[in-house]
Amino acid sequence: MTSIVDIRDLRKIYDGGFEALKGVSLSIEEGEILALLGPNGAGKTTLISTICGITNPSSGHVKVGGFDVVEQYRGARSMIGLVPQEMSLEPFTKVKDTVAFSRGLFGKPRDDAKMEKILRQLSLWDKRDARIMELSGGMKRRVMIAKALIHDPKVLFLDEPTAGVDVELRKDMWDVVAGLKQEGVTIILTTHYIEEAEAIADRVGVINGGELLLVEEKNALMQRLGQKTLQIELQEAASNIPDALSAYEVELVNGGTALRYTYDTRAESTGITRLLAALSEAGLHMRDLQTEQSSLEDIFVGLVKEGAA
Ligand SMILES: Nc1ncnc2c1ncn2[C@@H]1O[C@H](COP(=O)(O)OP(=O)(O)OP(=O)(O)O)[C@@H](O)[C@H]1O
Repeated sequence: MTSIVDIRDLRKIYDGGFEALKGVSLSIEEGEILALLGPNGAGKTTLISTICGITNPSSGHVKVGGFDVVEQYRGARSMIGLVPQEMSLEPFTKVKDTVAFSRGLFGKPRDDAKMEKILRQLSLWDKRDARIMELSGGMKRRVMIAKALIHDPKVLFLDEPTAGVDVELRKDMWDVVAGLKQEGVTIILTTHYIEEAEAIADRVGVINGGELLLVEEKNALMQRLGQKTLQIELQEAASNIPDALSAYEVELVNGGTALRYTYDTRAESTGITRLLAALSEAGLHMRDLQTEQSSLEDIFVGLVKEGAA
């Protein structure tokens, strides 16, 4: 795979001295959907603004499509479509005029075929002559995306595309993003919502306190999510794991009063029935059983806490 965005040791210190990015490095592959997950103030918008050349980095480098975002700003910017957090649409303007205007900003000539393709793709073709103020919230968001895509960018940045929108609209947006990926657009989105990252991303990056704490394939993360632990409370404390249980991934915890067994919920067999039979054969008696599932939320909260420590 070819990397389309290359970020090397990026730092941003704002004028007041606040360090919003503390050396972020990341390669984004062509055609992937990367979700940047992080709490308020983590640095997500600063990262996106720096990649898009809106904010200048204090040090480090960013290249988009091979263009350096500072030294070769125009080249880099032409590769990028940006949908900012805030909606900025003129209420009295017609949909197709506002979208055409955005293309003009890049010095590109009018292209009716392109306009039709994008408006159809975003289910806005029937609304092309409607004024912005006549549109629903979801349609307005799609107009913002059309404006960001009309100059043929290779990479689309969506800064919190579903912040504050209801569940239905959120699903709508996820479908739009999936459709764009099919067209070959690389998409980087920021979100607070873990379920959003789960639903649409190929890779998930977790950012907090200006640092990228993790970047991982979503499926690998989900694999971790599939892990469940079974805690078997024993009637009497054991000093070691009996030989009969050596074939199982068990550990003795809580001063020997409990056994912890980790298993994959997606495996064909969890092994629990055999483990419990082996337990009783070994002469250990159980008092209680508990299961626990780690979620992306746990992983996320754990990482964010570690990062803050
Ligand atoms: N222009 C600025 N001057 C000084 N500090 C800033 C400026 N812009 C952002 N910050 C600070 O940098 C940190 C990161 O902000 P940023 O907007 O990048 O976070 P975020 O992850 O996008 O948060 P949110 O999800 O709330 O949008 C915050 O502490 C913020 O207060």
